[in-house]
Amino acid sequence: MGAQIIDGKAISSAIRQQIKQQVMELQQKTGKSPGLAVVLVGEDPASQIYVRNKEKACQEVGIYSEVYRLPQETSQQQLLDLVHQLNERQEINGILVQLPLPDHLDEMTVLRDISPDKDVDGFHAVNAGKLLNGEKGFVPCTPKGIITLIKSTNVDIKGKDAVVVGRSNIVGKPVSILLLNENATVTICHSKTADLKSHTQRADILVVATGKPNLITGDMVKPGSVVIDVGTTRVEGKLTGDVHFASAKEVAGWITPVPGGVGPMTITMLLQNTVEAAVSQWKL
Ligand SMILES: Nc1nc(=O)c2c([nH]1)NC[C@@H]1CN(c3ccc(C(=O)N[C@@H](CCC(=O)O)C(=O)O)cc3)C=[N+]21
Ligand SMILES: [Mg+2]
Repeated sequence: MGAQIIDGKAISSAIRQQIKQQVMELQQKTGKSPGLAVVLVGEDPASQIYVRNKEKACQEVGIYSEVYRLPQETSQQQLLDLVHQLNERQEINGILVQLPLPDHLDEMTVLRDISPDKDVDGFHAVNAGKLLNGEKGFVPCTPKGIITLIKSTNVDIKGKDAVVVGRSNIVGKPVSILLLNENATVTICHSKTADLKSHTQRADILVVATGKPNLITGDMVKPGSVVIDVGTTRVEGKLTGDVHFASAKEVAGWITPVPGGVGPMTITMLLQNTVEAAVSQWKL
């Protein structure tokens, strides 16, 4: 026995092919390519890998990209000045400021200064509010990718017990709202949850986004469930998820691997949001 693997890499490739096609059609129609600006402050090695992957993914599908690598000691005002410039630039449709920012910079202020129309991360308060209200806006990339992965299993989300472990603004909260919009019954667990296992054991759909390697073991998983592992922590040089894969795989019905699960989908959804941004800014 054992779970079916949800192949995030394969699903990503298929969607990226569609995006590439869409970008070609847009180029034929308008003579322009969608454009993404990525801003990275400091030298965090993991962030550097992610940013390089985003750059490569843009090239692959024909999205124009600019990457700004700013020194660790960049001031809040310098960063805001760059964001404001990018807001004004016609050829830039999407802006992403890689998180986490160095401690001396205020993330909330920076995110609020990105034009909501260019906020392809979906982190701006306006887009977060729209998600909460069920209005159209940019949906954060990782949560959007997670819903796509769950739907790829053909398990109907409606009426299911979904448990989200983690309550970050980037993953836990928005994915909970998306699952609620899909008519799941949603429980959000976190570091102060009294009896985590009692919740996860009841989950038909389990999404884990805590950054705590191997937090969820097989005994905490409901038989036949869909398990989505958002964690990517490097442990002794090896990329490790929040779910103990070997034990959980024996119990779950479907499970995402790390690497090759949620990670590639996050970048694919960023490409999708960038195309969406261009289409709406070009009033097509
Ligand atoms: N403004 C902003 N937007 C983000 O979307 C954002 C961010 N900041 N900060 C960091 C997190 C994390 N994140 C990942 C993206 C791709 C992989 C990814 O491609 N992972 C590969 C492995 C990559 C590797 O080898 O390290 C995989 O899981 O297969 C992982 C994590 C985006 N984030
Ligand atoms: Mg994201």
